[in-house]
Amino acid sequence: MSLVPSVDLKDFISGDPERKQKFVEEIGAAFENIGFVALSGHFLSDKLVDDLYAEIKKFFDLPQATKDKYEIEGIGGQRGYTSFGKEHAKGRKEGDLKEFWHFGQYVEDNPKLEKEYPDNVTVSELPKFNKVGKETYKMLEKTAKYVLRALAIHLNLEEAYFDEYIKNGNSILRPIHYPPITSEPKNAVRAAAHGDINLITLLMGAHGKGLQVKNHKGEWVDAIARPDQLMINVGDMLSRLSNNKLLSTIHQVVNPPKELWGTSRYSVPFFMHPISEMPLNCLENCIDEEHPKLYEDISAGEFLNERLIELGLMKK
Ligand SMILES: O=C(O)CCC(=O)C(=O)O
Ligand SMILES: [Fe+2]
Repeated sequence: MSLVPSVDLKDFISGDPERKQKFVEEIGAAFENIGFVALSGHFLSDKLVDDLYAEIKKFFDLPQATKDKYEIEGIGGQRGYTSFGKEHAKGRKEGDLKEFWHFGQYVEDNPKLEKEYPDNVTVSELPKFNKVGKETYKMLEKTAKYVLRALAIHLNLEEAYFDEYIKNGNSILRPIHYPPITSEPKNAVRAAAHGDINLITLLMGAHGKGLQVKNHKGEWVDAIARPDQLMINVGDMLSRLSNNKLLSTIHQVVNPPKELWGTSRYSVPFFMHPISEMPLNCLENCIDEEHPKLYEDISAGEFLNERLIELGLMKK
């Protein structure tokens, strides 16, 4: 049984103040207790999810030489393809057993950010790949915006507190392929234990087995969502901002038992990032005598760069 609680975003956007408050309390409690929640009532249709999975399977099935064309030097893997084994969790040497793709922001009316962000990369072999990726990106970004509004209320901030920071934010949609395991992986795992960098993560496809989250007692618990649910978790940026009131929970993707080594696993996290100028300074109303300030002031951009170096995606 999954110990991750469930919420329904329709409660928050229902227009009924009681249902809205119930959602805020449920998601607030989930993020203070386990840091993960399974969410239904989001903006992704079944068709969009099916189309995206069909496209990403086609992409990862392309010949390695074709995929390698889309691995771009010098941008810390922030757009396009990142090859197998390249990313490792913070503090680890072994690369994770995964390859992935990054779709980034589609900037609107902001020439400064258009220059700041690397361009999205177009896969010429697959005519629908980029269109479906963009549509999914937009729907997950919209879902995340409402989740952050609920969290703003929970943190006693203005409901729209995050809106200005996430408009044209540096969010990333990351389709991941964990290929079949062909030889003894020794210490390497599909995704070693880590916390996410960003504000919140929305994970599509967590219904495949493998994802585990660490609870209060240090035990690994399976995180399983229904097919209509997204798994949502707090990242380190939000944990910092809230002075650890909201928990960025350590999670991992374990290797399957040997009889299933021959199968691939796919998943698609959406990492919700703000614009790089957002201050991540601990909020005043999350600091008191019992909860002294735990982190130095830092901007989202500075924090991201530090972490990309630690993950092996960017050089110093
Ligand atoms: O593949 C998954 O289920 C989770 C992946 C993940 O945690 C990550 O990429 O940060
Ligand atoms: Fe993660």
